[in-house]
Amino acid sequence: MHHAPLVIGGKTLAEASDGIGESRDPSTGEVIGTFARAGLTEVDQVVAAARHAFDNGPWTRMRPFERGRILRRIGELMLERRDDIARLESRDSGKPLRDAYWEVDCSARFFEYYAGVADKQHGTSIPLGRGIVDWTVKDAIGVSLQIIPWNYPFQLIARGVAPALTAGCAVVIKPASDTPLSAYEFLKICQEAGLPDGQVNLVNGRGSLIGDALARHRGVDQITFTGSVPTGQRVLEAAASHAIPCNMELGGKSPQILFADADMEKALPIIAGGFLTHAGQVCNAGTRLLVERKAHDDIVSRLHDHIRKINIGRALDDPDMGPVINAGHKAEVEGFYELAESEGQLLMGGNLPLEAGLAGGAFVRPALVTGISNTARIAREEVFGPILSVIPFDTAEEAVAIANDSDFGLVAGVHTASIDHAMHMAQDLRVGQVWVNSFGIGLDVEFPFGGYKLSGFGREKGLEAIGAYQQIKNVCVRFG
Ligand SMILES: NC(=O)C1=CN([C@@H]2O[C@H](COP(=O)(O)OP(=O)(O)OC[C@H]3O[C@@H](n4cnc5c(N)ncnc54)[C@H](O)[C@@H]3O)[C@@H](O)[C@H]2O)C=CC1
Ligand SMILES: CCCC(=O)O
Repeated sequence: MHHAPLVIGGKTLAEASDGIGESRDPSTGEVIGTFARAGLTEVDQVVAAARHAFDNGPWTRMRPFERGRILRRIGELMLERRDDIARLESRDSGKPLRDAYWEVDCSARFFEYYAGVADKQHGTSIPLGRGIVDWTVKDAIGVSLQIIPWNYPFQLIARGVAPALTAGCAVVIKPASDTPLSAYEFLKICQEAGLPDGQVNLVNGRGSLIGDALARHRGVDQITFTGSVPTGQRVLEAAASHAIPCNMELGGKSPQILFADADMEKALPIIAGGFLTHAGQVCNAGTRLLVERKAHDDIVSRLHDHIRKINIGRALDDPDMGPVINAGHKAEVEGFYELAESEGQLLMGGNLPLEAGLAGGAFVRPALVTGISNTARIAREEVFGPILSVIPFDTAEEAVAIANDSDFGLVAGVHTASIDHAMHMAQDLRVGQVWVNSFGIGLDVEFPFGGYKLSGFGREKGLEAIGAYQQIKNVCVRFG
């Protein structure tokens, strides 16, 4: 049985003031680990530890290339522990084992990438005429609070912490209570790689208690949040109470736009992967399929055949699709099936595992919804489950209008053989990222990621992410 303690200022604390929490395997409902649940006492302690590390510790004073070496070592250690971390993450989050391996590999890439960026954070020199020299310096912003969701806990810690450390910040990590275990593996790796005590700290605990208190804490200088829109809005209110900047990565209802000229054989697995990966529990899941009317029946029939064959099962057995995160979320997804049936036609797929030992698992079936328009609730609300809403269109202009008619604007996919369609879509879609003849996530940590509208603001990944963790200081010197 795993136990995730708190890590505050380099000290490991097996117990905490809000008791001990339990973590369950979504595939079986079994308790697989426990965690020390921090309360308000530890909120003050953890922020003080991060503040102390930032204000007095060696990290901000170290030469950037030395920081880069430690960051690189963190990435190497992740790859050395790949098997253990992937198995733990697969079990704790319910994602198929191969996706958990991808998660670890991607996390290591974040550290490799930002290790190379650490010593290239130059300011600029601004010409103001003779007798004046003016330049900018990129200062670390201070203590960064990273509030982490349950869908990709290890990877999203790496995604935020790597650029924060690169910039010179100290960090407090607050994972989600459904997936508290892998964060401690991350902390152990940081310690072993030589990261100074207090530079990264870990507190598991209730979001509404310690998440809120941390976000309001005057010792926190910046927040990176990934999760739902309502919780993100609460975090923004807390941040506003002391006027600190936030990176917000919220939900989506991302369109995949299929033109009749697309190569259907190639498009099919991409469209399916876009809404089935991690049982649809991905912020950028492609859960609205906008399809040119003449290709509608063909693609629906192909997709239905595809989802009928989906092998659903225990995450560690590496099925096509594992469970959703917990019984409560399973009930929510099933509520969306009822909604879909009342709004259109529901086509289900996949066989639920019924054998002994899996009965307690939070399994749901993949589904297609047809016969709806973009005004249907099922086409507008984020399900965070494997349901694809299929909506026909007649012209490229109509496809853009439907795609953009959403509260969200995270990503979009376009499937077409026409360069004109592809470029038109890339230009006019109001989303943070457009994929053409592809969709989804790879090991690509190099490009920026983030949303328009209710999908949030700020950018994760790539060179763009570092700016969230820096302040620009201008120095102006008059001489002579
Ligand atoms: N955009 C994304 O990647 C994600 C979206 N979601 C969406 O959110 C829905 C609900 O999932 P939840 O786990 O309840 O997500 P959530 O958005 O409530 O939780 C995300 C994180 O925020 C923390 N938190 C909760 N209340 C807080 C508060 N008042 N102040 C500060 N931190 C707080 C949680 O403990 C967790 O660490 C899902 O069904 C899905 O639709 C969930 C996870 C990830
Ligand atoms: C890998 C993308 C994770 C998310 O933000 O849902």
